[in-house]
Amino acid sequence: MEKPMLVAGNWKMNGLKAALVEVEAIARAADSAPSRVEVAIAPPFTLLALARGAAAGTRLQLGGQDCHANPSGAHTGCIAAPMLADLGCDFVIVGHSERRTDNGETDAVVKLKATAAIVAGLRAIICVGETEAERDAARHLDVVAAQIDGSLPDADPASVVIAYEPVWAIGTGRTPLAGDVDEMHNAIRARLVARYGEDGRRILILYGGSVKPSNAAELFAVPEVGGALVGGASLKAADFLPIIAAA
Ligand SMILES: O=C(CO)COP(=O)(O)O
Repeated sequence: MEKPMLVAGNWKMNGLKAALVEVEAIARAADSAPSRVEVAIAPPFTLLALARGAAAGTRLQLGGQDCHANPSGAHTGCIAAPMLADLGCDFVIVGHSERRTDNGETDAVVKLKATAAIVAGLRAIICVGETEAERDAARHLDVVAAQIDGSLPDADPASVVIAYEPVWAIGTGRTPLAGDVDEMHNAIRARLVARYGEDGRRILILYGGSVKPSNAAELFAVPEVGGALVGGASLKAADFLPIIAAA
């Protein structure tokens, strides 16, 4: 595939110091990838500084899995976007469905976080996606369009990445058909162009949800798929490297 791609791993609440050997292996793969393929991982906050060291001087990009909307303040347990930038991070994931569900994050909150990330000089990977009930009711396109409209920052679209992650595909081993991914990514693209004009055409739209070495190539072949946000299969280099290679 001769298009710009971003293959990003979301480690979620996984990974102890022993996992730094995986970071080193993924960093070597990032360096061997063609220049049009970017490789990134978001380890837990506890590993970020160590991962930054392990990946020093390589093309592996690092990011947080969330940030607060404010740049500092009395918010016990939270991490601000400038802290991630200060650590040498490149991006932050915002609006993951697990945070929307577990922490009640609304589109308005996600928009504030994405804006904070971009103001701090980070790329914002903004996650959207419908539940199984919403797809069964044929509301998936409307639901995702509303999430896109509500979550997009007014800031520079060059720092925006979208990750389409159907909630029912996350951690389940189930993925949408390539045709369904095609339909959704085209709809998201139309929304991005409506919002940002021609700049909206350059925004990468990742697919996420049960991406594996066995299905990555088919998903990446969908024209508007600009990479993947990978959960479980990003924890081990042995699984993640073939996904990078498929890009
Ligand atoms: O939520 C995801 C990435 O953010 C996807 O997780 P899985 O790849 O484990 O399904």
